[in-house]
Amino acid sequence: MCKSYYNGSSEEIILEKATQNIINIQPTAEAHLNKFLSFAQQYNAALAIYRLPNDSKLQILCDLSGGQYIEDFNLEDLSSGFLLHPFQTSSDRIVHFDAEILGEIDLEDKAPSNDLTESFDWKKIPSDSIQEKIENSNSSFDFTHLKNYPQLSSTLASDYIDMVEKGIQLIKSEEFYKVVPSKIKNIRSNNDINLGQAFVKACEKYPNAFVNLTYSSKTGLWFGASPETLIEDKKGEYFKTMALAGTQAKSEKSIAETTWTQKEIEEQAYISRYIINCFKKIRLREFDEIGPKTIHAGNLLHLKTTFKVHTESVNFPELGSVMLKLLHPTSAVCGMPKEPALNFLSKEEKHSRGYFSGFMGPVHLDGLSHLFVNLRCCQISNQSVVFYAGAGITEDSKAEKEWEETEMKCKVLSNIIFGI
Ligand SMILES: C=C(O[C@H]1C=CC=C(C(=O)O)[C@@H]1O)C(=O)O
Repeated sequence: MCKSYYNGSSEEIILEKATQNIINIQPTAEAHLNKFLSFAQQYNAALAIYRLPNDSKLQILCDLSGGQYIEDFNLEDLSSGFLLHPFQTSSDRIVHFDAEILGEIDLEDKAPSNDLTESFDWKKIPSDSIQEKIENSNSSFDFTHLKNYPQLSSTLASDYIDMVEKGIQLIKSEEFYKVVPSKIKNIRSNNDINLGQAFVKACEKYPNAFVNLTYSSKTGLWFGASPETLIEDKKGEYFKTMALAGTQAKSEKSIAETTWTQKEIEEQAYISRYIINCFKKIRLREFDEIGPKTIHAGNLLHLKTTFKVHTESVNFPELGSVMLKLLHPTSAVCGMPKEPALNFLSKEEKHSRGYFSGFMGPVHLDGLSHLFVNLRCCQISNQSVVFYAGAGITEDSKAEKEWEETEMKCKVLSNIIFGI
């Protein structure tokens, strides 16, 4: 059974409501988040602050041991926590944060407390001595203690355009059908970024994104607002994934009036086909396919198809774990077929992607593992912020247009951090 729907979007209304509510708690939440970040840095703890798409709650998860490197893993074997997985495990390592401290702030709370401990709804409360350390932590983060990695200069437009043109040639000679070259943009900072404020602003501006701010001495400081779910696995209920691609700037037009070119439709269809091929590999035929439909991701629009499987009815409890291994890296961030596209990227990209276009998110929390492709993200280091972005290339791509697209994607967060 394979059902297809074309859905109109009610997301906008929900999002507006969430935005109005966030404004009420801004100053308090900002201050609490900043203290947590300084605490994590000072005491070598690992910290994940995140807000799930269209949710009114900020989640905070802290591992006092600083997180663990893990090797190849099965999702079902991990303990409750937060996972950070790089694009390539050959150059960076997988890190798991254990949910030792776990709390949330409801953004709809109209009268948040100034007292840090009282303002969180704790699922795992910090001990009294840890609470005291958090309360006494500095409210501004010490960027000078962050490693200067990556000390990389921004990708030049001419180099990116050359790389895209090489990619187009290889598509024409049938090496692969699609590839997603990425670039970096390194912006100098004065180490005066208010991280808590940036996080709350991103929640406000991008209500349907997975907004995340993670810190550990193993991974560094990463900030992101991803529009893309890699897997959403609710134990005993459902498994979801999505095919997201095609990018255009949001305009005056309504979603219903938005049109897409053949190139963008094809680019997104490759990902849907990739996902269906993964289902085929495990002989799974019962899934719902919803879309493609146009969605907002901040100032950008994308095409999205959602795939949903009722894990109980197909009697496949470990589907999330199996699909995770098959899906990453999807052709939204790598290309199709996977191997030749990956070889091209390894040879042509001059930077390591680190955690960009890897995946991250909460695992086994309230029966939910929700991992997102790490897009629209940046790594913050001492006196610099490195933004990452890629663009899907097909035979009909125009190299200059793809460069412009990566510029727009970098702006998602550079706007929040630097106002540019
Ligand atoms: C690789 C990125 O986006 C992917 C997800 C949505 C749209 C994309 C595109 O239109 O190229 C990319 O496949 C990125 O944001 O860096």
